[in-house]
Amino acid sequence: MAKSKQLMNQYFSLKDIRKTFSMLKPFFQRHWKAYSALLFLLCFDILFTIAFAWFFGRITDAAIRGDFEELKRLIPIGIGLTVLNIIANFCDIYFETIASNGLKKDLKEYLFKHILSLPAGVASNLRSGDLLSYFTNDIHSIDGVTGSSLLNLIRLPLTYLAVLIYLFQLNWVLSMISIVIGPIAMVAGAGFGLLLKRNGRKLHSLIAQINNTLSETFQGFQVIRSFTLEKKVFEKFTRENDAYFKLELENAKLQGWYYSGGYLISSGVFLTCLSLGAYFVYQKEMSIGSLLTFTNLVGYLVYPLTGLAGQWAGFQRSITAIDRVIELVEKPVASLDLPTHIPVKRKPKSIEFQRLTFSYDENKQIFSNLSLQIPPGKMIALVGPSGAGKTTLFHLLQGVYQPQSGKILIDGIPTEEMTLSELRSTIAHVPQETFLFAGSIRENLSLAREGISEAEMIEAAKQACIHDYIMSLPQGYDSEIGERGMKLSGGQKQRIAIARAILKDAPILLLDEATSALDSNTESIVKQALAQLMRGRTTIVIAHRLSTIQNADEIIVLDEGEVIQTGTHEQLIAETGLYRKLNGTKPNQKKSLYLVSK
Ligand SMILES: Nc1ncnc2c1ncn2[C@@H]1O[C@H](COP(=O)(O)OP(=O)(O)OP(=O)(O)O)[C@@H](O)[C@H]1O
Repeated sequence: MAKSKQLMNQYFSLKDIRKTFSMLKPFFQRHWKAYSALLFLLCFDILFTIAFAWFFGRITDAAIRGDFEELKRLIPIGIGLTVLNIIANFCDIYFETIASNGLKKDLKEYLFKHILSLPAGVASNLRSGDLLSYFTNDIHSIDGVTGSSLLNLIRLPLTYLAVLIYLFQLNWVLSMISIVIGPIAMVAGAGFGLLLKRNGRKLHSLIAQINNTLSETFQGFQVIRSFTLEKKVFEKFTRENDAYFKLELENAKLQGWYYSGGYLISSGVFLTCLSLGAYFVYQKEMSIGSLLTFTNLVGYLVYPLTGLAGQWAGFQRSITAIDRVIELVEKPVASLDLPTHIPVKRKPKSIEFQRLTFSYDENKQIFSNLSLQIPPGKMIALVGPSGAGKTTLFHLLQGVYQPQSGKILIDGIPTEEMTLSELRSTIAHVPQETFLFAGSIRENLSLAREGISEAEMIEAAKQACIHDYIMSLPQGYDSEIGERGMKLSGGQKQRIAIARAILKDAPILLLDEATSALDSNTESIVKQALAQLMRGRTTIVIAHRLSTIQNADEIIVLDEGEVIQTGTHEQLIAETGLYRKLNGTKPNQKKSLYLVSK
């Protein structure tokens, strides 16, 4: 009993349906005109079905009687009906595209905006393959609740009722036969619908899994090659692909059985009605025209019953797809206003961290009561062992994560009183790993802010010591740099990122110094570019190179989320403490090694 209730819930869950429609309500409302037109066309379609069957019977009887006057009257009606039907079919396709595809387009935009607005803590738990699946699979599978399946769920019962009433007037005995078959068709259809829904769920999650494998493989090509993982990755993909194929095959078999069963039932009803009808015609209880009208329409009595279950299955499959979308949309976002760059005056600003407490999750406290003051226009080097919290401090300053308590003030203004656009426009960040978008150098540099002139771009590239290299390329600034800038060397990518930061022209600069071994020539060019970038700005550098640290106005040594030392290089190297240990030097030792903070 409990099992059958559970089964019933799986097939008909009002909660799921309500959840789906309340989520889609604003999208339906936006396209209400197209949906109203579709409802009107749906009613026309039902009337047309009956009118054409009536015309069919009348013209046959008139031909048998040799009633040419009647024929002359009927032919224009037939032509009119056909023309109307052609127009209605065209409008149906047109409005269904507007309604269903328009809704999907809006939903994709909404979802994309939602993903862009997700807090970093939530976004970091999502996999790119899963995210791609929302757009490439899930949203495309929602037709059942927005398009043809939804309309058919309304169309089929209405057609059934209209045809039933009309046929009862023609011959009630024949109509009764078609009604008796109803429950059998419904039960069979419902069973298949349930199985199709179950497979639908598995198919959606398998597609997401395959997308994850593909996206990870394509992003990690280099690691796969260097660790010779090709065979392993290929086997994993083959396994998933095989499972997907098997499920599709299972689905096809189910659908095959389902349609064959439907065909068997409707053929049985059709043949029975035809044979009995022929007998009634022989008995002169029915005209040939009426029999033709009847056989023409009887399919509409059986098909809605078998078809309804099929449409219901499609509807259910779409609900499973939208279920995944709802799961994502239900993840809260602070605001759906997307930050954008706004002009900020380049005046050096002070930064203050006030009693900051932060943890990513309940497992580990990163900062507790951290306080730090950074004066305007100074260059501060942040050093400390791996995991000390240096990058986390950058995240907090940029508002990527919110502290559990405490404040961050920029020029005395708490960051929570600033909009994200204001805050992020105040800060330029050059991360350790440069990310460049596929496209030209010009496109990548133009991302820094709106309205960058050619002269500004060239000046920034010159300051970043990359202009000469760009000009040596045949296409100059229009040269394509490949996906993630793969056609450029590490040092070239870094200098483009520095030029981009120069163009952003923000008063605060966050720099995560690259540890990758640049050759000494490139390193000195990059250093020169960085010196240009830091001029007239408040700079915090997560520093790894001794030369950077030595040039800093102040060094802050961070360990396990606490500031344990501050001072200049000379002061700190003279103290016993973590800084000297990290440096691996004695106070009187002349030649220092790189700071081993990684
Ligand atoms: N998204 C995250 N979720 C959970 N924990 C995180 C996350 N990012 C970092 N951590 C943890 O926070 C701590 C501080 O990390 P952070 O990246 O700030 O250190 P770091 O000083 O920059 O280290 P490194 O020099 O190695 O880059 C680490 O223990 C790390 O495991």
